[in-house]
Amino acid sequence: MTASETTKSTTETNGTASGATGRPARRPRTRPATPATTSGPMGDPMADAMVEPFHGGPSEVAVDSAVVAEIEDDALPDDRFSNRELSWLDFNARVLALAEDPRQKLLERAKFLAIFASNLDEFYMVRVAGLKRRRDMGLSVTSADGLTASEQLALISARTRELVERQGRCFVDEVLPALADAGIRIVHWSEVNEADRARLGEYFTARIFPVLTPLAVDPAHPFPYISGLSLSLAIIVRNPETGTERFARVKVPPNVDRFIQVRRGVYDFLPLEELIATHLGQLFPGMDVTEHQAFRVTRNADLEVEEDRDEDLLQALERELARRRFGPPVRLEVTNTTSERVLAWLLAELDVDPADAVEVPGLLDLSSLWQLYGIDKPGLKDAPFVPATNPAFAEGETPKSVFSTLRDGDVLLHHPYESFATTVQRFIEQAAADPRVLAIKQTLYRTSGDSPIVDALISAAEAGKEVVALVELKARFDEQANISWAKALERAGVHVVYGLVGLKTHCKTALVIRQEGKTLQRYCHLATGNYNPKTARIYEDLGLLTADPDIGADLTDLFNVLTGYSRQTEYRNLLVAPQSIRSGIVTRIEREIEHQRAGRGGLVRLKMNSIVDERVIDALYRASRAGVAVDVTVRGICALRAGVPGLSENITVRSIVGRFLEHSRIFYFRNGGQPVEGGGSTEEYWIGSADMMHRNLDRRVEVLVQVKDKGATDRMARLFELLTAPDTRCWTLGPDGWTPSPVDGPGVDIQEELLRGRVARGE
Ligand SMILES: Nc1ncnc2c1ncn2[C@@H]1O[C@H](COP(=O)(O)OP(=O)(O)OP(=O)(O)O)[C@@H](O)[C@H]1O
Repeated sequence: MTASETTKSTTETNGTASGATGRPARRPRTRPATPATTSGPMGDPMADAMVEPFHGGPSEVAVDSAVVAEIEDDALPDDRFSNRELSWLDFNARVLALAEDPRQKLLERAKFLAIFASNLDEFYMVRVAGLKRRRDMGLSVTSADGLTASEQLALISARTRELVERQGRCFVDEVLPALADAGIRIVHWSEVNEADRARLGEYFTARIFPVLTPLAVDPAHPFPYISGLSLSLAIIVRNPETGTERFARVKVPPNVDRFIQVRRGVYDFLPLEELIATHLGQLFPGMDVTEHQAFRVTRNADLEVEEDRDEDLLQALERELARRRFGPPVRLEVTNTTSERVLAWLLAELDVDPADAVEVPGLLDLSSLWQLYGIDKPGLKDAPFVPATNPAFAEGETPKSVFSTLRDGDVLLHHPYESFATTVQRFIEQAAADPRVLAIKQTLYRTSGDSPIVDALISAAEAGKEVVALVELKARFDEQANISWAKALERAGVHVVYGLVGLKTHCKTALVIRQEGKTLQRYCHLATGNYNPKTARIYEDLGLLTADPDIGADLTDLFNVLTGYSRQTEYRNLLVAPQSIRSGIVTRIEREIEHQRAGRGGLVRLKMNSIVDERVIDALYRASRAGVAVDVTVRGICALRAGVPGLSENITVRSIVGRFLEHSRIFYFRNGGQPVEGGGSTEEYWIGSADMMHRNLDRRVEVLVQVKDKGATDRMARLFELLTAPDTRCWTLGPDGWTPSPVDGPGVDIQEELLRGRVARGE
């Protein structure tokens, strides 16, 4: 029976032929058995025959053309996308909810206020800046949900005001008083006693005063340049003899702690801007200071590097970074005690639209709360944890090398529950030290200069190995750091390559070539997270270590694309953007529709940071209409509308925000869920670096790898079980927006659960 015949007969037996609209009738959602238990045929009467496993290159998935034509005919409503910017603000609202949650430890609440603040800064510097540029250039392109740039900016402004107000209230009314109860106080000058005032005064004179520059603003002194995200004081001074008033500005030094400890041994802190404000008399002797207010400007910080084949990317980027300092302002933050007069002056001088001025209750720039998070009060923070070593790498009596472990089978890693240091880092370090290793090739998107991975690559190059580092200089906001350690790698003899013109190299892959007897064996690591030991302790990510020859050959080909002129687009076991990830995902979703219609229970499960791509979302809508069960777990932006009758009622969308930043990207397709000869199943599990966004699918080199090892897929199945379990605490997206799990209801914290499981297993 062909696929189209199967479809026809299923339709007939269900008695749900297409209606007058020509659309296939909707089928009730029938959940197939869960992937974790896929050891035999599903309980589906149509599915008991053993189906052929999928053969062929991963970007070529056989999907019946009649089914595809029918799917594409299935017109979808115009209002099917949510606005991506507002959806991002919803994500940040979920982060804010963690700060507002009294069940969180107190300094964790302060930390979430800091994360909320820096997330919002980034959003303004990039997304809002981009929309403003489009509006100002008169570009008429609308968003997928049909809004102009101006309309979106108005909605963003309204929602941001509401969130910033909530953030300020949470800080002022809840976190600050609770901190005070716990012995950590942010104090005003009026609360500081005489002895402490004298000491702080000396500190000011010795450490702060010399670096301050009072800048007058009058016709002879134009308004000074205010750098993005810096804190400043706007000041009005009066000449007591003439009564003339003048404006001035003093920058709060960014390289001094924001909170000054009032006295050693006591956690009383005075904000730096208040210490400066109290001593303004020293900066303007003979003048009366009549008003002072803190303010902060955010500037467009989106880099536009014009890449040209003949130009050195490193130089182009350095030039652009210098230019970024002068990007146009996109937001002005002032405290809610700022007078009309000072506000009007700032708006005029900075050329900021009044709609872009945000009044903040309490302190500006709560990202500084990271400083308080550093206070040694363990009782106010989450319990520290020691990441477990994956059992495959546990030190036995005779410790095995990573290479011999991988010859025994693949290892799936789950960070931060499992240690990065004892697995991935050890893999690269052992490769660097092993005389039989001939070459190491690795992509580096974000890492830190002091990273042991960078050190290992340097020592491998010094030991005469062929070492290639594919460095993505343009990893946003890390550009400056990337330039300096890329230069350090180059100096050590590493071949540093900056990737393909016009595409960011975002994939996270490493390839080690080792001489073993007469053959060259390849060992690979492919991951969802960066080679950054610091973030590996707080970002949730998956990684696959494997000696699979197909994957080794694929990575060899991929590095030839990245470093040379190879134009290969087909791989054995990888999907690679910009060529084949979108089509690979869409055809697999369409294949689930075929399975569903053939009575083999379609099921798609996706986990990622963001889903925006219209073609992927439309494929999911069509799958939902066909009755395929779709489970999406998305941390950030979700332009897909969930649970909309007639469109997405078979799609559930959940979001988890918490202690660890959910960062893994996992794609599961049930694909009939049948066992295949020789073990395993037709089910497909993929992991990789790509979110379902245009930037990932069209403008970056991204890699998804199919994970085939039974132990690894079982583990991912268990992860999906947890992610989709009814009692897992999460946010759920409905037609009217996001709803959290009930605060006082029972529920499982998935991160706690994984932490307990992993740590327990490592003990
Ligand atoms: N627990 C958390 N909850 C929410 N946000 C967090 C948390 N921890 C860190 N963050 C924020 O998440 C941001 C990083 O997220 P993002 O997805 O942009 O990571 P990334 O490293 O750029 O990922 P990739 O490069 O793979 O796309 C950080 O800037 C930080 O402010």
